[in-house]
Amino acid sequence: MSQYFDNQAKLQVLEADGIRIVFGERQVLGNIYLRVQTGQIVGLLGRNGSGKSVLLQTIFGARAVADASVRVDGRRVVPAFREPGLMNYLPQEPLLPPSLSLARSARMLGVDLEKATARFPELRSQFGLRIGELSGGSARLVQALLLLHQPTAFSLFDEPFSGVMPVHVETLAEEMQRLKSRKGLLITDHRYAEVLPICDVVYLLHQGRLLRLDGDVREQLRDYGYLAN
Ligand SMILES: Nc1ncnc2c1ncn2[C@@H]1O[C@H](COP(=O)(O)OP(=O)(O)OP(=O)(O)O)[C@@H](O)[C@H]1O
Repeated sequence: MSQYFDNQAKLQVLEADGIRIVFGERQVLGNIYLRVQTGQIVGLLGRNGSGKSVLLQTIFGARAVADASVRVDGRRVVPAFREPGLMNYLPQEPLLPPSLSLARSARMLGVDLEKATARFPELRSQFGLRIGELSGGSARLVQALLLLHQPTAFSLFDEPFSGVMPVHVETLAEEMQRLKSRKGLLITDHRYAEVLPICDVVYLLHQGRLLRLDGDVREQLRDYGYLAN
């Protein structure tokens, strides 16, 4: 266990700010401030290309950005991935190598595979397979479940529901809600209808600015052109 995960009762606050990213002439992110605390699911929405993946990569430390500050309880943690037990990150691309077996992947991440997949009995018959032998949707689901159950204080998920069939999306969303008592989750996914009901806080990335949405979230998402009228 790590200093971050061993005391689950303690509230921990992850903050990221000063994140400014420019590609060529285009400023993708302009001085972003984002906050996630343990026990919360935070949703990050935004149009294609608005910078959601880039923001998650920067928080995790996979993308070095000058002046970016990532803090936990006020202490700077850059790059965050170096801090044992602090956070894990599911990128938009597959995380685990296709040649790795499910059992080995779970062991490597310190996760009990049976417990992590308990609500998905169909996966049981696939425990002996390699990641690359699973269907695309099942591989996505397994990777999301493994990271959700890994003992870290925070999990960053970039499109965890992508390719996952609706019945499993619903159960995965329920699992996220159940497990938020142990960690803080930052999720970006275009399946807004499934994401919004489980979020405690919703942010929208719009033209390089990060807006915290309060009140009628769907109405604001329409106003900013993320949802159709
Ligand atoms: N290495 C790079 N060089 C130049 N531009 C880049 C680079 N990486 C990302 N971008 C640009 O940054 C912008 C934000 O990309 P990002 O992948 O974060 O968007 P996103 O909000 O996750 O989009 P989507 O919803 O389509 O996944 C895009 O316009 C993308 O083309």
